[in-house]
Formats: sequence, structure tokens, C-alpha cells
Amino acid sequence: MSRPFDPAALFPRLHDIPEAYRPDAPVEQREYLVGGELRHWQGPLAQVRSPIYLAEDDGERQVVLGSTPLLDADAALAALDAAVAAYDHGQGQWPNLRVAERIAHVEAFLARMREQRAAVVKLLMWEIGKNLKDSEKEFDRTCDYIVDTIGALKELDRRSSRFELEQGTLGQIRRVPLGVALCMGPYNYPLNETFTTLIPALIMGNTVVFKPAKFGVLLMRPLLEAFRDSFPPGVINIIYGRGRETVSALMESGKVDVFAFIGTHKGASDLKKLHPKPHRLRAALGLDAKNPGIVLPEVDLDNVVSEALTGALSFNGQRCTALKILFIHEDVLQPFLEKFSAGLAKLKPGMPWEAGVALTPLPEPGKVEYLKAVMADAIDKGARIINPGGGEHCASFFYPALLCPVTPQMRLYGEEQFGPLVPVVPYRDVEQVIDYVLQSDFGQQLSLFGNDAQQIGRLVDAFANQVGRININAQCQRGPDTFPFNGRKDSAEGTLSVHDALRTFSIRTLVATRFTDDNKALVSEVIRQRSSNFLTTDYIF
Ligand SMILES: NC(=O)C1=CN([C@@H]2O[C@H](COP(=O)(O)OP(=O)(O)OC[C@H]3O[C@@H](n4cnc5c(N)ncnc54)[C@H](OP(=O)(O)O)[C@@H]3O)[C@@H](O)[C@H]2O)C=CC1
Ligand SMILES: O=C(O)[C@H](O)COP(=O)(O)O
Repeated sequence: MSRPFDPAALFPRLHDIPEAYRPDAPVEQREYLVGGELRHWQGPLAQVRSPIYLAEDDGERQVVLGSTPLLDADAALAALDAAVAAYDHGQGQWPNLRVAERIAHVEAFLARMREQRAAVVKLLMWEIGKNLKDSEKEFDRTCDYIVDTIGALKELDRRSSRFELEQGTLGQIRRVPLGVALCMGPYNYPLNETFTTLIPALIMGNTVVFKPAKFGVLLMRPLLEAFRDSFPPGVINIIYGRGRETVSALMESGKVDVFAFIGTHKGASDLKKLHPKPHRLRAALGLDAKNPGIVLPEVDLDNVVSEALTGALSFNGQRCTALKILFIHEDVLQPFLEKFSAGLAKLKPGMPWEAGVALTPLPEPGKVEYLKAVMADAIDKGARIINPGGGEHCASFFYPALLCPVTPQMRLYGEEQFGPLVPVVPYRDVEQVIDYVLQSDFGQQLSLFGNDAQQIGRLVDAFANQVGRININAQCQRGPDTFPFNGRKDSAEGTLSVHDALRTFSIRTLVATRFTDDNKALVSEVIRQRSSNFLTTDYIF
């Protein structure tokens, strides 16, 4: 069996790293943003470690990138109070600014953010091990998301309308903010996923408390001053620390109006239930998934393999949209396993900045142990590792394993592995696959691969109310970000996309004015189409 990677050669020596990508000296970050000022935290700090190790004469050394404030509940609550004061029951300056002015603030922020591209991209590589190409993509995609959000809002603002509700009654819809939003995101897209809630929340007039993801936390530091300088005091507040100490206190206070959380459903539900008045809380949740790839007997196998390789293994499988289980019809099982295994062998392991690298170290401490445990469980119950070297590991690096046959008794059948394990379930009767989707706790997306239009059509009908997106002959993915992105069951609450997020972070107020010949002047004064500070939209939006 040839070795897919040589653990001894995997981690570099410092002087072998191109200068532009070498880690900076560790930073001791004490600043956090509250009420328009960068406060200096005097308390304990949390160390930020890279998943990357450096080779040294006497062994390997994990790189320490710096430290961030471990705020306590009181410090977090002070940030929340600043957001509450800036919102001021909807009477504050920010929720009452004209849409165009709020857009100008966001544009000012975006310009400052773009200046930090190199710093943020480098931290994405060092903090979460994302390869250079994908780190650059994450940064650029986040900027595009902001640009698209601004574009969508400008277009809506132009669409302002009044309409006749019924004879004698004129209606106007105002899109108003909801209050104070708490925004949190996952470590696999610490920039992009958090900004898909943060920016729409702000631009629609809410004030925000934001806690960066658990890894990919230092990369917010280059943006702290841009946030401070671009928004009025208290509109955006950024806290650091352990969620259980900081965010829990915010939820318990009852002062959070919108809970925008992208991460695990366990974290979301633990936090949501702390709110004393959950009926007052709007939630926008993007959560775990176990997206199946379903391969029918008549199929273009080369396309399946190429889509499934990136679908299952890009960023080492650490995407909510990753294909996390493959159902392969028995007629094509053997050639599929051979082709997938051969394709996998071409994925290059290495360091994030190296050209063409696909497989990189994993940021989560304990992840390698977790992957070993679920793999061992599958093997104990009858699965085999199909690809040479599958499951080999060294420090934070885990070489992907293709496992077959995976059966319902194994953890990998139902559990979200969020890592480089590819479980394959051979099937003969497609009813088994339908049953899997219906019984699953998750419902984000699925992929169907096949050439039989009738059978695909039948499956699309069966699955349309089970998942948020069905991909035909293509892997699962979120983009383009203008497409609706949601899920069912434990996978999501609400829909996030450029347009949908604007809805999510606002609510419609109907102004209904009865008019007669005598009060026409009053009516046109009350329903001034464009002089209102509020976004007025048509009924449908
Ligand atoms: N559907 C979607 O749009 C997406 C979903 N995901 C999903 O996100 C997950 C990976 O992200 P990950 O960062 O591990 O998610 P986690 O849920 O572990 O963490 C997200 C945030 O929540 C905090 N947190 C978690 N549990 C609690 C709690 N009980 N009390 C207080 N705070 C809490 C964490 O902080 P701390 O650790 O400090 O407590 C962190 O800031 C995967 O399941 C993936 O599928 C990822 C991307 C997109
Ligand atoms: O999968 C995820 O974690 C994000 O939602 C982004 O999805 P993408 O990698 O398919 O764009």
C-alpha cells in the first residue's frame, strides 16, 4: 500500500514558508468593541493555536498565533446594553436613518475591509487551515455579498409603492427593523457565514452584538477599527470569549430580539431556550446537515466522481453543504469505488499556501480523535477502508477515508461527521434511500445523479418537501448567494440569501389609510412614497 502522505515531511520548517505567508509574531489582543470604542480587556485571555505545526530539530511545534479576550458575562452584557441604547426602542438614530445613509455606512466599512484582504486571507490559512485559493474566495465572496445586498436594497427602495388595499383604503408597507440582533457564525466560514447575517441585520436598521466564531477569531482583529469608524456608537458591538459564559448571559437577559446563529443545532437550541420570552425572539438559523448523494444505476460515473470528490472533500469535508453520505446503486458500486479512490489519490495534501493543495490540517482540537472513533465504529460493524492510506493521521492532519459498506447500525449513517470521511451505502431498492431521507433528522440539500428523467422526476417529487435544495447531477452547495439557502428539520430555521436576509432582519408594518374626497391631502401626506425614512416596499416583498 503506497503512503498518501509522509507525516515526517508534512509540516514545514519556518524558513521553507514563503515570506508573504509566514505567521506574524503572536498578537496579544485585548481590544473589543463596545459603544463605539475599543475597550481594553484586563482579564484573562484565550490562546489561539493554529492547526499547523512547524518542524523543528527536536520534533513538531504547534504554532501559537496569539490570544483574544476571555470576556465574562458582565462585559458581554455591557456590549448588549450599548446595542439596546443605540436602538432605543426603535427611536434611535440608526433605525431611523434613511436607507441611503445606512448604505453609505456599510459602503464605508466595505472600503476599509477591502484594505485588509491580505491580512484576513493569511489568518484564514493559519487559523482554520483553509487553502489559499479558498481563503481568497471566502474573502472576495464576502465582499460580493455586501455589494449584492446593497444592490438589492437600492432596487427595493426604488420599488416603493402604495396600493389600494380595498376600495377607499390606501395601503403602504414599511419594512422596519426588529431591534437588537445577536449574530454568531461557524468556524468553517468565520468571515463569510457571519457576514451573511451581520450585514443584512445592520443595513436594515437593527443594532448588533457579534461574537466571532470559535476558530477564525483573530481574523476579525484587522476589521475592528473599520467597524468602529464606519458605524455610529453602539450600532455594532463585538465581543470575545466562551459562548457559554458570554452569549448565554445575553440570551438570558431577554434583550435580544433577533438570534442569528450559524453552527450546530445543539448550540442553537441550547441558546434559544435561555430566552425568557422565546415568542418574542426571531431566529435565523443555519445548522448541521447530512446531505446525501444518491447515485442511480444509469449514470455518468465520471461526473459523479468529480462532483462527489469536491462535494465531499473540499475544505476536508468541513462544509455544512458537503456530501456527507453516498448511496450508490449496487450495479455501479465497484466501478464507483475504484474511480473515487483513484480520484482521491490525486488530491494533494499539504500546507494551505502551497499551490494546488486540497487536503489541509483540521482546526478543531479533538477532531482527529473523533474521526478515528466513528471510523473504528464503522469498521467494527463491517465497513472497510477502500482507499490506500485512508484514515492515516498525524497531529492535526487526517487523510480522507472512503468507507464501504456503511449500514444503519453505524454512527456514520446518521451523524454529521463534518470532516474527511466518505461513507458509502450500497443499495438495490431506491425505497431504502427514500426512507433514509424521510427519517433523517436533517434536511438541508441532496444530490441526485442519473440519466433516467422519469425516475429523477419521481424522486424530486418525493424529496421536494424534505430538503431546501435538490441538485441534479451536481454536488450540493450554497452558492450563488442570491439563491435561497435554507433547510428543514434540524438543518435550518428561515432562509438566508441576499434578498431573503433583508426580509429576515425586518418586518412589515402596514399603514392603512381610509380616504374620502375630504381627506386626500392627509392621505398623501401620510403616505409619502419617498420622503419616509423607512424602506417602503410592495406587498409581495
Ligand atoms: N447551515 C449553514 O448555513 C451552516 C451550518 N454550519 C454548521 O456549523 C457547524 C460547525 O460550526 P461550529 O463553529 O462547530 O458550530 P458551534 O455550534 O459549535 O459554534 C458556533 C458558535 O456558537 C457558540 N456555541 C455553541 N454552543 C453553545 C452553547 N451551548 N452556548 C453558548 N454558545 C455556544 C460557539 O462558541 P463557543 O465555542 O465559544 O461556545 C460558537 O461561537 C456544523 O454543524 C456545520 O454543519 C456551518 C456552516 C454553514
Ligand atoms: O457549507 C457551508 O458551510 C456554507 O454554508 C457555505 O457553503 P458552500 O461551501 O457550499 O458555499
